[in-house]
Amino acid sequence: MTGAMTGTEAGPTNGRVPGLVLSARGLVHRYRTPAGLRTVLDGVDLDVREGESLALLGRSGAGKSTLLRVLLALEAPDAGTVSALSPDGAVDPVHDAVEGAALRPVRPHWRSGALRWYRRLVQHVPQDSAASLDPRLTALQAVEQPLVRLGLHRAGSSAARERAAECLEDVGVGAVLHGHRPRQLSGGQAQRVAIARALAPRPALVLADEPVSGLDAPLRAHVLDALARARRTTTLVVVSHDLAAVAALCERTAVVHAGRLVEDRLTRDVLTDPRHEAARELVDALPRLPSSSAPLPSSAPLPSSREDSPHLT
Ligand SMILES: Nc1ncnc2c1ncn2[C@@H]1O[C@H](COP(=O)(O)OP(=O)(O)OP(=O)(O)O)[C@@H](O)[C@H]1O
Repeated sequence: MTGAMTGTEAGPTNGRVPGLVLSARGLVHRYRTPAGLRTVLDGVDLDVREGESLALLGRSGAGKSTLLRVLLALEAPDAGTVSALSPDGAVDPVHDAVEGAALRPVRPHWRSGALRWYRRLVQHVPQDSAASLDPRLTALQAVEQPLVRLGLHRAGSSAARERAAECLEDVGVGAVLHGHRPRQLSGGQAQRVAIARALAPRPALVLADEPVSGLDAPLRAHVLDALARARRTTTLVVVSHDLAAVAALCERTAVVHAGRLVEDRLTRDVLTDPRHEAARELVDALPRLPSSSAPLPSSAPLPSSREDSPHLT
């Protein structure tokens, strides 16, 4: 597993870059609002290496989800490049935008099918995961779907069903819920179905947007365990406000502030010795409990100086 990297190291020019799974350079993204264009990503450089688990931290509205969506090619940047590891071992462009280009329609690449190789590489746990589930599909079918779409198993095969059931079990969704459609699932159940769906194809890279927010403590621990197991074979990028989850899952943390990466270091260093004001603000906002208060979930230890603090959600 690689250690912390900064976003300032040289990115791929093309061809083979050992260990690099995902690379972004100079990402700019603007939203059109009634008040005019709003810059939400303002020159983001980021490298993610194979086997890493990277947390994206930041205040609400800092641009984390937007960054994830641009990295996923769900939205096109207004400037900058995103490249990813393609099946031939080269790091190939996912986006290559030029400053000044008009705002592009959402999801152009997914629709065109040009990035089929990228869809095989990466899976997404969206922030509103319940809404991301197809209302027509049962929980089991939702998890089987990517296995079939990616050509890993035949539709209706017992192998697809078994893998889907295994992944649902892994995130604490029992057989009793397999036949339930999204409207019959609680928010937390749907969220865990979406996580199982992302992990089922054993992707090389998972980008997860607040995967444990809104889960009760036992379920949160369960899902963190599932993500920690997945991490053995999958590179993880996780957006979270849950600093204990970040400490448990991610060895590297980048702090997003006003559309920029203002800190990018080992998680333990960011959490114990935050340098940028935005990082300090997040860490200092951890509420403190008397030391006799309920302990943190065992799966989610904080650095020693923060052991008396609960997670921030
Ligand atoms: N489709 C959109 N159109 C206009 N503005 C948007 C759109 N999506 C997001 N924004 C704005 O962009 C900014 C960044 O949003 P984003 O969702 O990336 O932040 P975030 O860091 O993920 O926040 P949170 O932690 O609350 O999820 C916010 O000010 C948001 O209001």
